[in-house]
Amino acid sequence: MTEQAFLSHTNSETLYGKPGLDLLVVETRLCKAVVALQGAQVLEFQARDRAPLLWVSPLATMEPGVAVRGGVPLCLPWFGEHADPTKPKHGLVRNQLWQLQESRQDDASGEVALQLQFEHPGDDLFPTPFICTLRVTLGESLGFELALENRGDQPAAFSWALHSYFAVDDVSTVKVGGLDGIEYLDKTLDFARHRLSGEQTFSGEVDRVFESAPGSQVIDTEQPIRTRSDNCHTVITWNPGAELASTINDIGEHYRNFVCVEHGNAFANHWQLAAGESAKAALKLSR
Ligand SMILES: O=P(O)(O)OC[C@H]1O[C@@H](O)[C@H](O)[C@@H](O)[C@@H]1O
Repeated sequence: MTEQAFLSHTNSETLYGKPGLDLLVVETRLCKAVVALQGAQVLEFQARDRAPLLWVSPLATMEPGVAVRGGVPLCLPWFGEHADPTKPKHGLVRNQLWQLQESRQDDASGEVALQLQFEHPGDDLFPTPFICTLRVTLGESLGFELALENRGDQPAAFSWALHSYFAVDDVSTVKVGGLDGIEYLDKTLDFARHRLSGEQTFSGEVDRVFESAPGSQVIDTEQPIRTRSDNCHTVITWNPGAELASTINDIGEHYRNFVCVEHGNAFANHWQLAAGESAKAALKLSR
Protein backbone atom coordinates (compact mmCIF):
# COMPACT_ATOMS: atom_id res chain seq x y z
CA MET A 1 0.00 0.00 0.00
CA THR A 2 1.40 3.44 -0.92
CA GLU A 3 1.92 5.88 1.92
CA GLN A 4 -0.56 8.72 2.15
CA ALA A 5 0.34 11.70 4.32
CA PHE A 6 -3.15 11.96 5.84
CA LEU A 7 -3.53 8.26 6.73
CA SER A 8 -1.61 5.90 8.97
CA HIS A 9 -2.21 2.25 9.79
CA THR A 10 -1.86 1.31 13.44
CA ASN A 11 -3.50 -0.96 16.02
CA SER A 12 -5.37 -0.88 19.30
CA GLU A 13 -2.32 -1.88 21.32
CA THR A 14 -0.39 1.17 20.12
CA LEU A 15 -3.30 3.61 20.58
CA TYR A 16 -5.13 2.22 23.60
CA GLY A 17 -2.76 -0.35 25.12
CA LYS A 18 -5.29 -3.08 24.25
CA PRO A 19 -4.08 -5.51 21.58
CA GLY A 20 -6.53 -6.93 19.04
CA LEU A 21 -7.78 -4.52 16.37
CA ASP A 22 -6.28 -2.89 13.28
CA LEU A 23 -6.96 0.83 13.21
CA LEU A 24 -6.66 3.70 10.73
CA VAL A 25 -5.71 7.17 11.91
CA VAL A 26 -6.56 10.17 9.73
CA GLU A 27 -4.96 13.49 10.58
CA THR A 28 -5.46 16.61 8.47
CA ARG A 29 -5.69 20.38 8.97
CA LEU A 30 -9.47 19.86 9.42
CA CYS A 31 -9.74 16.97 11.86
CA LYS A 32 -8.36 13.89 13.55
CA ALA A 33 -10.13 10.52 13.42
CA VAL A 34 -9.59 6.88 14.37
CA VAL A 35 -11.42 4.14 12.47
CA ALA A 36 -11.39 0.38 13.21
CA LEU A 37 -11.37 -2.00 10.25
CA GLN A 38 -13.59 -4.24 12.34
CA GLY A 39 -17.11 -3.02 11.68
CA ALA A 40 -15.86 0.04 9.72
CA GLN A 41 -16.36 1.60 13.14
CA VAL A 42 -15.33 5.22 13.61
CA LEU A 43 -14.01 5.35 17.16
CA GLU A 44 -12.87 8.95 17.42
CA PHE A 45 -13.55 12.16 15.52
CA GLN A 46 -12.49 15.66 16.46
CA ALA A 47 -12.78 18.65 14.16
CA ARG A 48 -10.03 21.24 14.58
CA ASP A 49 -10.68 23.58 17.55
CA ARG A 50 -13.79 21.61 18.54
CA ALA A 51 -14.47 19.18 21.39
CA PRO A 52 -14.30 15.43 20.62
CA LEU A 53 -17.56 14.34 18.96
CA LEU A 54 -17.58 10.69 20.04
CA TRP A 55 -17.21 8.67 23.23
CA VAL A 56 -15.29 5.41 23.51
CA SER A 57 -15.65 3.66 26.84
CA PRO A 58 -12.46 3.59 28.94
CA LEU A 59 -13.62 0.00 29.68
CA ALA A 60 -14.08 -0.96 25.99
CA THR A 61 -12.64 -4.30 24.91
CA MET A 62 -10.75 -4.29 21.62
CA GLU A 63 -10.95 -7.94 20.67
CA PRO A 64 -11.60 -9.42 17.24
CA GLY A 65 -15.23 -10.51 16.95
CA VAL A 66 -16.41 -8.49 19.97
CA ALA A 67 -18.37 -5.21 19.60
CA VAL A 68 -16.39 -2.15 20.73
CA ARG A 69 -18.36 0.05 23.15
CA GLY A 70 -18.30 3.52 21.66
CA GLY A 71 -17.73 5.52 18.49
CA VAL A 72 -20.20 4.73 15.71
CA PRO A 73 -20.86 0.99 15.34
CA LEU A 74 -23.07 0.01 12.40
CA CYS A 75 -25.85 -2.36 13.43
CA LEU A 76 -26.95 -4.37 10.35
CA PRO A 77 -28.65 -6.47 8.87
CA TRP A 78 -30.94 -6.35 11.88
CA PHE A 79 -31.25 -3.71 14.56
CA GLY A 80 -31.80 -4.69 18.21
CA GLU A 81 -32.91 -8.10 19.36
CA HIS A 82 -33.51 -10.76 16.69
CA ALA A 83 -36.81 -12.67 16.77
CA ASP A 84 -34.62 -15.75 17.25
CA PRO A 85 -33.12 -15.26 20.75
CA THR A 86 -30.08 -17.43 19.88
CA LYS A 87 -28.92 -14.74 17.43
CA PRO A 88 -26.86 -11.78 18.64
CA LYS A 89 -28.21 -8.29 19.15
CA HIS A 90 -27.67 -5.64 16.45
CA GLY A 91 -26.77 -7.88 13.51
CA LEU A 92 -23.39 -9.13 12.42
CA VAL A 93 -21.40 -6.49 10.53
CA ARG A 94 -20.12 -4.64 13.61
CA ASN A 95 -18.10 -7.69 14.65
CA GLN A 96 -16.60 -8.47 11.24
CA LEU A 97 -13.51 -7.28 9.43
CA TRP A 98 -14.21 -4.86 6.57
CA GLN A 99 -11.99 -4.08 3.58
CA LEU A 100 -10.61 -0.60 3.00
CA GLN A 101 -11.31 -0.08 -0.71
CA GLU A 102 -10.21 3.50 -1.16
CA SER A 103 -8.73 6.41 0.76
CA ARG A 104 -8.38 9.84 -0.79
CA GLN A 105 -8.10 13.49 0.12
CA ASP A 106 -9.82 16.27 -1.78
CA ASP A 107 -7.13 18.80 -2.71
CA ALA A 108 -9.39 21.83 -2.47
CA SER A 109 -11.40 21.13 0.69
CA GLY A 110 -8.89 18.93 2.53
CA GLU A 111 -11.68 16.45 3.31
CA VAL A 112 -10.69 12.76 3.46
CA ALA A 113 -12.96 9.96 2.22
CA LEU A 114 -12.49 6.33 3.26
CA GLN A 115 -14.52 3.70 1.48
CA LEU A 116 -14.98 0.42 3.33
CA GLN A 117 -16.83 -2.66 2.22
CA PHE A 118 -18.20 -5.82 3.78
CA GLU A 119 -19.50 -8.76 1.79
CA HIS A 120 -21.75 -11.28 3.52
CA PRO A 121 -21.90 -14.66 1.77
CA GLY A 122 -25.18 -15.74 3.39
CA ASP A 123 -25.07 -18.18 6.32
CA ASP A 124 -27.12 -19.59 9.20
CA LEU A 125 -27.08 -16.24 10.97
CA PHE A 126 -28.48 -14.35 7.98
CA PRO A 127 -29.23 -16.47 4.91
CA THR A 128 -29.36 -13.62 2.38
CA PRO A 129 -26.03 -12.62 0.83
CA PHE A 130 -25.45 -8.86 0.75
CA ILE A 131 -22.82 -6.22 0.09
CA CYS A 132 -22.56 -3.22 2.32
CA THR A 133 -20.41 -0.18 1.50
CA LEU A 134 -19.74 2.61 3.95
CA ARG A 135 -18.12 5.81 2.75
CA VAL A 136 -16.80 7.79 5.70
CA THR A 137 -15.99 11.45 5.10
CA LEU A 138 -13.72 13.26 7.53
CA GLY A 139 -13.61 17.04 7.30
CA GLU A 140 -15.15 19.76 9.44
CA SER A 141 -17.92 17.22 10.05
CA LEU A 142 -18.12 13.43 10.09
CA GLY A 143 -20.16 11.95 7.25
CA PHE A 144 -21.45 8.47 6.41
CA GLU A 145 -22.89 7.23 3.13
CA LEU A 146 -24.24 3.70 3.33
CA ALA A 147 -25.08 1.55 0.30
CA LEU A 148 -26.62 -1.88 0.79
CA GLU A 149 -27.32 -4.42 -1.94
CA ASN A 150 -29.32 -7.62 -1.63
CA ARG A 151 -27.15 -10.14 -3.50
CA GLY A 152 -29.57 -13.02 -2.97
CA ASP A 153 -32.23 -14.40 -5.29
CA GLN A 154 -35.08 -13.72 -2.83
CA PRO A 155 -36.46 -10.52 -1.29
CA ALA A 156 -35.18 -9.86 2.24
CA ALA A 157 -35.84 -7.47 5.13
CA PHE A 158 -32.93 -5.40 6.44
CA SER A 159 -32.96 -3.12 9.45
CA TRP A 160 -29.98 -1.10 10.59
CA ALA A 161 -28.65 1.94 12.45
CA LEU A 162 -25.48 3.97 12.81
CA HIS A 163 -25.31 3.70 16.60
CA SER A 164 -23.50 6.96 17.48
CA TYR A 165 -22.13 7.37 21.01
CA PHE A 166 -21.73 11.13 21.51
CA ALA A 167 -19.35 12.48 24.17
CA VAL A 168 -21.06 14.65 26.81
CA ASP A 169 -19.99 15.93 30.24
CA ASP A 170 -23.12 14.81 32.07
CA VAL A 171 -25.98 12.99 30.35
CA SER A 172 -28.45 14.21 32.99
CA THR A 173 -28.15 17.76 31.60
CA VAL A 174 -28.44 16.81 27.90
CA LYS A 175 -31.50 17.69 25.81
CA VAL A 176 -32.16 16.31 22.34
CA GLY A 177 -34.21 18.59 20.10
CA GLY A 178 -35.84 17.68 16.80
CA LEU A 179 -38.14 14.88 18.04
CA ASP A 180 -40.99 16.98 19.47
CA GLY A 181 -44.39 15.49 18.64
CA ILE A 182 -42.93 12.26 17.23
CA GLU A 183 -44.27 8.85 18.27
CA TYR A 184 -41.86 6.38 19.81
CA LEU A 185 -41.75 2.80 21.01
CA ASP A 186 -40.51 2.68 24.61
CA LYS A 187 -38.27 -0.36 25.00
CA THR A 188 -38.27 0.08 28.80
CA LEU A 189 -42.09 -0.33 28.76
CA ASP A 190 -42.34 -3.39 26.52
CA PHE A 191 -42.39 -1.25 23.37
CA ALA A 192 -45.46 0.75 24.45
CA ARG A 193 -46.22 3.55 21.99
CA HIS A 194 -46.02 7.16 23.24
CA ARG A 195 -45.53 10.60 21.75
CA LEU A 196 -42.71 12.90 22.87
CA SER A 197 -43.62 16.39 23.88
CA GLY A 198 -40.70 18.84 23.80
CA GLU A 199 -37.10 17.67 24.12
CA GLN A 200 -35.73 14.24 24.99
CA THR A 201 -33.97 14.30 28.36
CA PHE A 202 -32.10 11.57 30.26
CA SER A 203 -32.91 11.37 33.97
CA GLY A 204 -32.60 7.56 34.08
CA GLU A 205 -32.70 4.69 31.60
CA VAL A 206 -33.94 5.86 28.19
CA ASP A 207 -34.37 3.43 25.28
CA ARG A 208 -36.73 4.80 22.62
CA VAL A 209 -37.31 4.08 18.96
CA PHE A 210 -38.73 7.04 17.04
CA GLU A 211 -40.24 5.88 13.75
CA SER A 212 -40.62 8.22 10.77
CA ALA A 213 -38.51 10.86 12.55
CA PRO A 214 -37.36 14.20 11.06
CA GLY A 215 -33.98 14.39 9.30
CA SER A 216 -32.24 16.63 11.81
CA GLN A 217 -31.60 16.71 15.58
CA VAL A 218 -29.64 18.96 17.91
CA ILE A 219 -28.02 17.52 21.01
CA ASP A 220 -27.91 20.40 23.42
CA THR A 221 -24.73 20.06 25.49
CA GLU A 222 -21.41 21.91 25.77
CA GLN A 223 -20.74 22.70 22.09
CA PRO A 224 -24.06 21.42 20.68
CA ILE A 225 -23.95 18.45 18.30
CA ARG A 226 -25.95 18.55 15.08
CA THR A 227 -27.16 15.56 13.10
CA ARG A 228 -28.52 15.69 9.55
CA SER A 229 -29.65 12.55 7.78
CA ASP A 230 -30.91 11.60 4.37
CA ASN A 231 -33.18 8.56 4.05
CA CYS A 232 -32.69 7.56 7.70
CA HIS A 233 -36.23 7.47 9.05
CA THR A 234 -35.65 5.93 12.48
CA VAL A 235 -33.96 7.65 15.42
CA ILE A 236 -33.10 5.71 18.57
CA THR A 237 -32.23 7.48 21.82
CA TRP A 238 -30.40 5.43 24.42
CA ASN A 239 -28.60 5.74 27.72
CA PRO A 240 -28.81 2.92 30.28
CA GLY A 241 -28.85 5.17 33.37
CA ALA A 242 -26.89 4.35 36.56
CA GLU A 243 -28.63 1.15 37.60
CA LEU A 244 -28.57 -0.75 34.30
CA ALA A 245 -25.08 0.61 33.47
CA SER A 246 -23.73 -0.97 36.66
CA THR A 247 -24.60 -4.39 35.14
CA ILE A 248 -22.87 -3.68 31.79
CA ASN A 249 -19.17 -4.57 32.05
CA ASP A 250 -17.89 -2.03 29.56
CA ILE A 251 -19.96 0.96 30.79
CA GLY A 252 -20.35 0.97 34.61
CA GLU A 253 -19.98 4.42 36.15
CA HIS A 254 -19.07 5.94 32.75
CA TYR A 255 -22.74 6.07 31.63
CA ARG A 256 -22.78 9.81 32.38
CA ASN A 257 -20.31 10.61 29.63
CA PHE A 258 -22.28 9.57 26.55
CA VAL A 259 -25.62 9.78 24.89
CA CYS A 260 -26.65 7.62 21.95
CA VAL A 261 -28.74 9.23 19.23
CA GLU A 262 -28.80 6.62 16.49
CA HIS A 263 -29.98 6.97 12.88
CA GLY A 264 -31.11 4.29 10.47
CA ASN A 265 -34.13 2.39 9.22
CA ALA A 266 -35.58 -0.09 11.71
CA PHE A 267 -38.96 -1.38 12.91
CA ALA A 268 -41.68 0.15 10.66
CA ASN A 269 -39.00 1.85 8.55
CA HIS A 270 -36.94 -1.28 7.78
CA TRP A 271 -35.82 -1.83 4.20
CA GLN A 272 -37.45 -4.57 2.16
CA LEU A 273 -35.05 -5.21 -0.73
CA ALA A 274 -35.91 -7.35 -3.74
CA ALA A 275 -33.29 -9.71 -5.19
CA GLY A 276 -30.52 -7.52 -6.63
CA GLU A 277 -32.03 -4.31 -5.24
CA SER A 278 -29.92 -1.61 -3.52
CA ALA A 279 -30.71 1.21 -1.13
CA LYS A 280 -28.74 4.20 0.14
CA ALA A 281 -28.76 6.56 3.10
CA ALA A 282 -26.50 9.25 4.54
CA LEU A 283 -25.76 10.91 7.86
CA LYS A 284 -23.70 13.96 8.78
CA LEU A 285 -22.57 14.71 12.35
CA SER A 286 -20.90 17.88 13.56
CA ARG A 287 -20.05 19.71 16.71
O1 LIG B 1 -25.01 -3.57 24.17
P1 LIG B 1 -25.37 -3.41 22.73
O2 LIG B 1 -25.68 -4.70 22.04
O3 LIG B 1 -24.32 -2.64 21.96
O4 LIG B 1 -26.69 -2.54 22.69
C1 LIG B 1 -26.74 -1.31 23.32
C2 LIG B 1 -28.13 -0.67 23.20
O5 LIG B 1 -28.34 -0.28 21.88
C3 LIG B 1 -29.52 0.47 21.67
O6 LIG B 1 -29.63 0.81 20.33
C4 LIG B 1 -30.72 -0.37 22.04
O7 LIG B 1 -31.91 0.37 21.82
C5 LIG B 1 -30.58 -0.82 23.47
O8 LIG B 1 -31.69 -1.64 23.82
C6 LIG B 1 -29.28 -1.56 23.66
O9 LIG B 1 -29.12 -1.95 24.99
